[in-house]
Formats: sequence, C-alpha cells, structure tokens
Amino acid sequence: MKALLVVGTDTEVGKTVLTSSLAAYWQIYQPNKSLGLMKLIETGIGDREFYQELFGSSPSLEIAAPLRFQTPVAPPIAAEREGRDIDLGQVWQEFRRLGQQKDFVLVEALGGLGSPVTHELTVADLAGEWRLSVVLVVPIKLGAIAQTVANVALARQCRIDLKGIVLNCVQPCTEQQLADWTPIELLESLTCIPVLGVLPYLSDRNDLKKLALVASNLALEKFLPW
Ligand SMILES: Nc1ncnc2c1ncn2[C@@H]1O[C@H](COP(=O)(O)OP(=O)(O)OP(=O)(O)O)[C@@H](O)[C@H]1O
Ligand SMILES: C[C@H](N)[C@@H](CCCCCC(=O)O)NC(=O)O
Ligand SMILES: [Mg+2]
Repeated sequence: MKALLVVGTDTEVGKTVLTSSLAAYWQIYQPNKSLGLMKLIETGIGDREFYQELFGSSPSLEIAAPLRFQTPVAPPIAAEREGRDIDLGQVWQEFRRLGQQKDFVLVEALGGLGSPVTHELTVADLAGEWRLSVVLVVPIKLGAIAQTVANVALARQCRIDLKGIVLNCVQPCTEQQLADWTPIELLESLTCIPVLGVLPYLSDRNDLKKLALVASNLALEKFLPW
C-alpha cells in the first residue's frame, strides 16, 4: 500500500496546508491516478470540511474521516466528554480499504507526534505500529528547533520511517526569520533528518494551482511514491 502520514510538531502548524498542497499536486500531475485523503481522527470541525470544499467535486479523489468528535481537544478527552469510545479498528479498516482501492493515500494526523489518540497510544505509537511513511511539518517560529528535536527523538523511539521535515510559514516570514528560527543546516545536523523544503505563506489556501505549485518546490522524490 502506498501511503504517507503527515504529522506536525503541534496542532495548528500546517498539516492541513501541506496535505492539501500534496493532494492538489497529485491531482494536477497524476490525473489518471486515484487518491485517498483521510483525516486520522478529527476533533472539532475543520479539516474534513476544508478538504471537502477544496476537493469534494473531484471524481478521482475520496475524502475519509472515519472517526469524528465535535469537541476540539485531544481524542481521548473528546471521547470522554461525548460518552463515546475510540474505535481504532474502524480507523484501520478505513485506511486499509482506501489503500486497496486507491493508488495513493494521504493521511493527516492530529496535533503533534506526542498527541494522544487513545489513553494508551500517541500519534507516534500508531505511526510506528502501522509502519507508515511519515513527513513532519514544522512551523517557522521561535522555539521550533526544540520542538523539532523532541518530535524527531520521539519518532526514533517509535521506529517511525520519517522521510523528512517540511518547514511551514504559518505567518508571512522573511529569509532572515527562516535563518534565525529554523536554520536548515542546524536542524539537519541535530536530527540527521533531511529538510525537504519550505512552504511559503499562502494568502489564499483555496487556490489549487498555487497549492500544487508550492508542493512542486519540495523534494517530492524523497517522500512521494514514484
Ligand atoms: N502556509 C500557510 N499559509 C497561510 N496560512 C497558513 C499556512 N500554514 C498555516 N496557516 C494558518 O495556520 C492555521 C493552521 O494551519 P493548519 O490548519 O494547516 O494546521 P494543522 O496542523 O492542520 O492543525 P490541526 O492540528 O488543527 O489539524 C491555518 O488555518 C492558517 O490560518
Ligand atoms: C482540535 C485540534 N484541531 C486538533 C486536536 C489537537 C489535540 C492536541 C492535544 C495535545 O497534544 O495536547 N484536532 C484535529 O487535528 O482534528
Ligand atoms: Mg489540520
């Protein structure tokens, strides 16, 4: 099965932006190949709805969000608040089905690698157990170096196949800020993980051509299946 899990160092760092730019790229440059786009577990309203708005009318792309909670907090807490269980079997089944039916599956994780999916398991545990290829989104801001080092250490502990790091301008950012807050050489030497590129700040996150263009500037050959 060809699949990629997009994780982040935290919530609100740009996982949805990277996932949608990869999906837009796939649609434009692999028009004859099908794509599954899945949110691992959704808490709060946002990601599935955004994907639906962007890609909902595309026949070669299927959007899945097998487990959704309304409460916008960590999944085990959301489940408690709503008096529900977290059925990871259901999530796994949906992921497997998409993998069997589609040429490629993009999965957006939730929160950071250390965020819980259940009371016992983190996103990192799940990525390791499911043997997923993973890409890590890091926001360009002060403090990102420590977050990157911690998330990569967790990825190693869980034996995750971490393909690389994508830096993301969560706000408009200058070359100087990139060099000051997320210096690429330093990140690579601290983590021994390659930086695959930088996502610029997008004034319009609904522009599919622009999303595909920013994806095309990443080192896609290092983490997409071709
Ligand atoms: N490259 C970017 N260009 C413009 N805005 C961005 C960019 N990256 C992030 N943002 C802003 O930051 C917000 C959070 O980004 P995004 O929704 O992709 O994060 P996330 O990691 O998917 O969060 P969650 O954990 O909730 O799924 C967006 O709503 C958007 O306002
Ligand atoms: C509500 C947020 N948007 C996000 C959940 C983030 C949980 C983070 C919990 C934590 O690590 O402390 N949900 C989601 O990505 O579907
Ligand atoms: Mg998201």
